[in-house]
Amino acid sequence: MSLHIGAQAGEIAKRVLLPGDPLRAKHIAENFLEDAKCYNEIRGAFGYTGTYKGVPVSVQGTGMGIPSISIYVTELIREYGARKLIRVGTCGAMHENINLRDIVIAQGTTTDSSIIRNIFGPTINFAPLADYELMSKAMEVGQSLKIPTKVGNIVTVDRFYDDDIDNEKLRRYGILAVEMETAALYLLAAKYRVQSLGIFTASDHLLTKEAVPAEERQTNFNDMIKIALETIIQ
Ligand SMILES: Nc1nc2c(nc(Br)n2[C@@H]2O[C@H](CO)[C@@H](O)[C@H]2O)c(=O)[nH]1
Repeated sequence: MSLHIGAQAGEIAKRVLLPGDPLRAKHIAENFLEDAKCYNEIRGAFGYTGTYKGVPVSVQGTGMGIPSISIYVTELIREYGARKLIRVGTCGAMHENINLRDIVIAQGTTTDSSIIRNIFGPTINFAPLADYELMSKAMEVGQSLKIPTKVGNIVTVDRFYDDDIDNEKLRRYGILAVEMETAALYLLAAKYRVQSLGIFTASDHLLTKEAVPAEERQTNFNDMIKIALETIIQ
């Protein structure tokens, strides 16, 4: 077992879905995977392994924010051999082309986190990008399932409550949505040369100030899970 994940070697699949909310990990395991078994309850970060259409798939709750997802992603890759990781999350829409409940695929990430500077220093702004094969497959699956998906740049921020960020400028530069984890996933996937993708449902809107009622979030969350599972088993 690793420092934060209580699984034995071999108990986690090389294909892993990564919701932030551990209760969503439980929902995915119970509703989409066959023979799902829980391999982790440490700190409430539920993790399960089952199969989807006969293919072993794990689902691991990562918590909120870059520090938390970085711990789980690093251990999943280094200690358990994860090779395809898809973050399935929620995001805040911040562009007029994104509607509430839309599914957004992060082609690339912009971030205010220091993680890139910590690695590359002050002059190289490394660009954490989606894995092209996973991204194009997810777009294709979305089209085939007639689930509209929007693809583009998103911003990963360190603060949920931030009075200083210039969202209007980010929107003008085409940033579609805001969340708090994906830049770290893409950076670590690049570091360890594995495949990763971030796909989200827009559950609140920074322009219209709307939010999807909690009881409704599950429905289009399920559409996103279908896309992620069909993508990750390829
Ligand atoms: N910073 C930020 N994060 C958001 C927002 N909407 C959502 Br859903 N999130 C995500 O949801 C959690 C915060 O509620 C974090 O894990 C983020 O990834 C938003 O408007 N802003």
